[in-house]
Amino acid sequence: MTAVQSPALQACGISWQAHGTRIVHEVSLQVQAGELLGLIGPNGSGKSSLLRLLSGVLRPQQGEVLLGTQPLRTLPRRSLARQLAFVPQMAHTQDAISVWDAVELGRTPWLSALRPLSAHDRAVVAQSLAAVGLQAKAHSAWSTLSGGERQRAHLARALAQQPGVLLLDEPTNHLDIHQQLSLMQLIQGLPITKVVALHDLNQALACDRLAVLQHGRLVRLGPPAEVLSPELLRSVFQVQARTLIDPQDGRHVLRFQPLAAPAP
Ligand SMILES: Nc1ncnc2c1ncn2[C@@H]1O[C@H](COP(=O)(O)OP(=O)(O)OP(=O)(O)O)[C@@H](O)[C@H]1O
Repeated sequence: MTAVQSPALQACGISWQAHGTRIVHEVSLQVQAGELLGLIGPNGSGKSSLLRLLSGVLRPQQGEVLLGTQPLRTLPRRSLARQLAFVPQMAHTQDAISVWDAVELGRTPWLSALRPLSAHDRAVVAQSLAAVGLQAKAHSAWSTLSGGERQRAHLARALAQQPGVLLLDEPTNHLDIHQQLSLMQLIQGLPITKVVALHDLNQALACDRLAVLQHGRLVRLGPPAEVLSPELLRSVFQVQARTLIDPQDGRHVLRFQPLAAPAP
C-alpha cells in the first residue's frame, strides 16, 4: 500500500476581510510537495491577500492554513521561517546595507548564539546570489541596485532561507525579458513547493496548476491548458484569447485582444 502524502500547504476555507469588506472568500486549496502553483486573476482579485494569508503575514478570520499538517497560527516565527519564505510584491530592505548582508539575513532563522554564521551559511548566501545572477553585485550597496536587481536580491534572500515552501508575489514584474525567462526557469527548477502570483498568462502556462481568483473567490483550479479556456479568459479577464502553436516546438502561446465593443 502506498502512503498518502499530505499536501505541503493548504488553505481550508479561509476568509479575510478588511474594514468590513470581504477580500478573500472561503478559499480552499491544496498545494502538493514540489508543485508550482500559479495564482492568477485580474487586478484587485485578491492574489496578494491570499499569498499573505498563506504566508502567515495575515491571519484568516475564518478557516485555517496548514503547513504540512500543522496550523500556521501555532508555529513559532522562527520555525515558520525555516519552512516557508515569502517575497511580497513590495519587499522592503534598508538602503544602508550591502547586497550580501541583505541576502545573509535569509540565514537568520538558522542562527543562534550557539550557532553563529558558519562557512556553510556563507556558501548558501553565495549560491543564492549566483542562482539569481547577482554575484557581481554582492558587495554593492543596496541603495545602488535597480528595481529589477532588488527584486532578484529579494528572491536570493528567500532562497538563502532554504525553505520547503516559497511564496512569490509577481516575481517578474520589474524584470527585462531575459531576466523574466531565467527567473521563471529558476523557479520551475527549484525542488520545493512554490506558489507564485503572476499576471503574464503565457508565463502561467509553465505552472503545474493554476488557481484563478475573481472577486476574492477561487473560481478555477487545475492544469493551465484546462483552466485558460477562451470562456474563462473572457468571463474573468474580459479578453478574447486564441491559442497559437509555435511551429518550432509545438508549445502553446496565448494571444489576447480586447472584447469586441457591443454594436451601438
Ligand atoms: N489592508 C487592506 N485594507 C483594505 N482593502 C484592502 C487591503 N488589502 C487589500 N485590499 C483590497 O483588497 C482587494 C484585493 O487586493 P489584492 O492586493 O489582494 O489584489 P491582487 O489580486 O493582488 O491585485 P493586483 O493584481 O492589482 O496586485 C483590492 O480591492 C484591495 O484594494
